[in-house]
Amino acid sequence: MNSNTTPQFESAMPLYPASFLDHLLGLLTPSLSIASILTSIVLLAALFMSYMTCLYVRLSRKKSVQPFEEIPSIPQKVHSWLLGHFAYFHTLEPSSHHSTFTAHSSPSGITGIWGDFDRRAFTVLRADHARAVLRQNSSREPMKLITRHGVKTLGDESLILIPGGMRWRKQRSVVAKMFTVDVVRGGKKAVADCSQVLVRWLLQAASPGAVDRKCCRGHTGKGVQLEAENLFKLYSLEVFGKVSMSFDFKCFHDSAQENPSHQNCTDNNMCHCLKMSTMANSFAFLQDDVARRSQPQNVFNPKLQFYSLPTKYNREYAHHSGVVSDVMGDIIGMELDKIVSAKNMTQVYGIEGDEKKEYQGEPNLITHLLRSTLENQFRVGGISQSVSSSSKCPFSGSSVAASSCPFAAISSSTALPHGGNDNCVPTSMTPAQKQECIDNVSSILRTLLMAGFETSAVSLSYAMYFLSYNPRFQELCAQEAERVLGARTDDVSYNADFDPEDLVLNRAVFIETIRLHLPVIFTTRVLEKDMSFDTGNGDERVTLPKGTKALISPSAVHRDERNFERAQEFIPERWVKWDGQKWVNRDYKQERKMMSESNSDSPGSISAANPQNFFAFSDGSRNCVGKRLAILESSVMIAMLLRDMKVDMAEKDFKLVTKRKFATVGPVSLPVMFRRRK
Ligand code: HEM
Repeated sequence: MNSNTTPQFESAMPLYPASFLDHLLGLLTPSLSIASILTSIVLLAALFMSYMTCLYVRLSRKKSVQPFEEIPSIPQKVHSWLLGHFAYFHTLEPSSHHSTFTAHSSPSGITGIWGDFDRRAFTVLRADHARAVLRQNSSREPMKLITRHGVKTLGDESLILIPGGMRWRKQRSVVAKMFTVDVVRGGKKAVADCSQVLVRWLLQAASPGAVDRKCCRGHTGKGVQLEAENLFKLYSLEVFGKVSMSFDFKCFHDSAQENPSHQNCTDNNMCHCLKMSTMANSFAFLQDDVARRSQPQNVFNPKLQFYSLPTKYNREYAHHSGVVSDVMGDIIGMELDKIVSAKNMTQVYGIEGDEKKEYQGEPNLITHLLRSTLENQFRVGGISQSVSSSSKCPFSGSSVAASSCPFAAISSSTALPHGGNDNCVPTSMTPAQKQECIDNVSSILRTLLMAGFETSAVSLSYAMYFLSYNPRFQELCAQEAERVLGARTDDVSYNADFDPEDLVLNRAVFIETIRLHLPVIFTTRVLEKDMSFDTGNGDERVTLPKGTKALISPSAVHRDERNFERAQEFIPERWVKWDGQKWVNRDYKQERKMMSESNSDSPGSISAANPQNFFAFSDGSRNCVGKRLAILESSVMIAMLLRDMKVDMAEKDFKLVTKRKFATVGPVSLPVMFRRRK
């Protein structure tokens, strides 16, 4: 694909002069100098010694820890011996996961494998086994390298990195409050507005008038060609910024004033370019950084393993980390000041009497987070103040007594204006208390961005991939979008009262996409007590002891015929059906009942999918906390896009090749072409 037409993330970072150490480390790359040959020999010797040590550790452990006798094991490759299961997995595509597991599993789909050096691990293919594991255990063990580098960027209280236990439970309860049905539904307008801006940008870029504007990459007049993942990364950042932080990442904005190469454009409205603001750019750097540093092949690269080395790369890292901390600190600090100085809580929390107002982007998720964090910060601290009443506190929802109210607790005044629902306000915080609160909230927001940014972008990219090969669904989705969002207009307006639940087919396309191609390649659980499974050999069962690791690859489970009919095919109708007027969700249980009563086959060409067998957002108490937002933003995006545009793969004979990123596996490249609908 022509790189000129591919929008890149523009870099806002300064170029640093290379240090002496950069030159020294640069010697590690092959060149003909004697110093580099000597360094390479030393490095190779060190590598060899480490390999032998690992081998020794592994072999000595193998004597004491036997693999499961009852279930077959996947033959190990050298790199997975060295680096654990992750090295084994990261090269595999979902379909080859499934075929590898099937080839080596017991008849019930259980496969034994050796985990990270010392831990035995198993995988399952049957949905009931996966469900049982996910619902009974909440302890997750991320790969050690990811934890090491993730902690650096996200903090050691980050929800995605904490293995389990009380620390996790506490964090999770704070974060879960941000993703309740009401809060996410309240973000509908912000999500639709972001999609609208993106589609407007695409329409302009794809219009014939844009042909001659060479400054704007991606304009061809016939359509706009770009890397799907880049586009949707901007979208998911924009959504997260607007929905959760009331912050504009400025991903789709008129950059004519800022970029000198745009000054020749006569019509600024035509000159919208994909560009990330400094903050977004820095965040994208940090996300890639965790992925880069935790790649198995970089384990022995000192430049990427030691943050304190004064290299150019580490200085870049420090710069971007500083940008993110500063901007987030400012945004959160401003919200906190608003809360502390608000005289009437209706302004901040959107409560009128006992009735919740429709959330309009303000107050935002930061407000929710600050509320929960302050509660934790101060209630646990046990700072008590005498307060004048014990009426309900709007910050704590309803029934928390005034004496436990965090804002009563943090006030330096003993006579708080605490006379009723709307007057429960803090009057001051010490700078240290404020900083602690800002750091906590910042860590949570970074974690959510990390967890939601790439996953959503990669999933939407895969949706474009499937839709490109299924033009019929593009048409059907566009028709549904027109019915729900309103007819197509030049300014991409939409019916403000639309209900996202009505985007039934658009949602089904997204769900079917991630059934087959999930960016999260697998999740883990450590068994919290012994668990027994049938092996599929008659009555034979296997009991896997507490502490055993389970690796659950949702895509492999989804591609198994035991869980979904015609499991390897993209068939959104397994989730929905046409009732003569509109698309409606299929009811798996009811259809099963009717089939067994009438002793007949499924009424449709494919039987209804069992939603309980769907694990894209995992299951149990440790499932994806942001799943409602992910589904909302993706189905609205697909609908808005298809209402106005058609999508195609930009390359003929495109072949999907994937690679591992931070916690996801996504396409190396997915170039798509958007064209205006006639
Ligand atoms: C299509 C998009 C997404 C997919 C496919 C996805 C999938 C997943 C999966 C499979 C897990 C692992 C759960 C487990 O171990 O059982 C997870 C965890 C998580 N996800 Fe998502 N996710 C998506 C979007 C999001 C978004 C938008 C957010 C937030 C803004 C988010 C926040 C999280 C968090 C915080 C966790 C960790 C939960 C915990 O450890 O308790 N995700 N996600």
